Amino acid sequence: MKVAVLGAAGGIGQALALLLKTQLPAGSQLSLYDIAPVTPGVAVDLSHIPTAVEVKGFAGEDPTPALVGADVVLISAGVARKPGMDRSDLFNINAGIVRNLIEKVAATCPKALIGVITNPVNTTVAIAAEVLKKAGVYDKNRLFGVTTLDVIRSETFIAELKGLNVADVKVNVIGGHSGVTILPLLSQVEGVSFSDEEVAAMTTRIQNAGTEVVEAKAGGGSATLSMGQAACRFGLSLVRGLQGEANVVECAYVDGGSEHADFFAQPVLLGKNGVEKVLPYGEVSEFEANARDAMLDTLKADIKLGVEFVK
Ligand SMILES: NC(=O)c1ccc[n+]([C@@H]2O[C@H](COP(=O)([O-])OP(=O)(O)OC[C@H]3O[C@@H](n4cnc5c(N)ncnc54)[C@H](O)[C@@H]3O)[C@@H](O)[C@H]2O)c1
Ligand SMILES: O=C(O)C[C@H](O)C(=O)O
Repeated sequence: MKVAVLGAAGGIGQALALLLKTQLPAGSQLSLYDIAPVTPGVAVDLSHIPTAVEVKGFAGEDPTPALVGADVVLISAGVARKPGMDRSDLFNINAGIVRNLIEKVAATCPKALIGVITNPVNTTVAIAAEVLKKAGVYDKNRLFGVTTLDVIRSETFIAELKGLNVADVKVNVIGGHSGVTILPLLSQVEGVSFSDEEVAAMTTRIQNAGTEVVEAKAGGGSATLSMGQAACRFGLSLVRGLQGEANVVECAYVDGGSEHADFFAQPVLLGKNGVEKVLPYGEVSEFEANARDAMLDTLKADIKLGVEFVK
């Protein structure tokens, strides 16, 4: 199994690479690419960790050498937010970065499963889909927006609030990955109940958690370590699905035939071809149904921006 990380010298990329080096199955290859010249050095550094995962690092303008034979490509290349910015403010720089990288993925490893981390995810995934379509290699089951950070934050915050073992907390987060488009389905969390005030406050906290980190880092970037963990969890789930493991389910932002929008985050069953099945997200409360319906104009506008960028 070969996993490529694009943007590997960055805050997320280095954390993710470290976690993958220590957690990928024995015999895997980890391929690191970034425009930053330090990237081969990051790979040498990681290669001294005693696990049976081979690491190679590539820098420069062309990601092609890192992508040859990749089964999974995780993309965190691009710029991150500073206080006062929205994720959509990253579009001007990150749209072109994602477009150019996906063109290389399409040409080099068109069958790879692609996880897009780069913000604004609601839009960059639509860009990736359009680029893959132009290249004639689009497979909706192989493209994912990585929304796992919203899931792990929900698990963490709910466990803290309710005094639970976080390992026992499971929560679906649907919609997209920015502001009101992030919708944790708190009504479905087993073994707990929330007052209306708790639902409103918890939903807002999860939706604003990225901003919480951006402000706490005070100009030094956005979530990198928690995102490294989230991307590692998602990447390992992709690998487990590719290896034929049963019942691997993650929430992700996919082109899954949703009635709500062309891309929508919801639970998916992962398998040897990426998405085996898009799963229903189940019953929702009235609060959640209203929040879901209210997000759709924003989500659709984000998607349209991505489609138009490529066309
Ligand atoms: N999906 C999510 O939940 C989530 C969570 C956190 C951050 N993010 C996003 O992830 C992105 C990366 O965040 P970060 O904190 O790692 O930023 P960072 O600045 O620390 O790292 C980004 C890396 O991308 C590299 N890069 C820039 N252009 C490139 C190109 N054309 N090819 C290859 N590499 C390139 C840079 O050299 C840098 O090493 C941001 O857009 C951020 O908003 C998404
Ligand atoms: O908030 C950001 O800009 C980064 C990321 O999308 C997050 O949710 O932490």
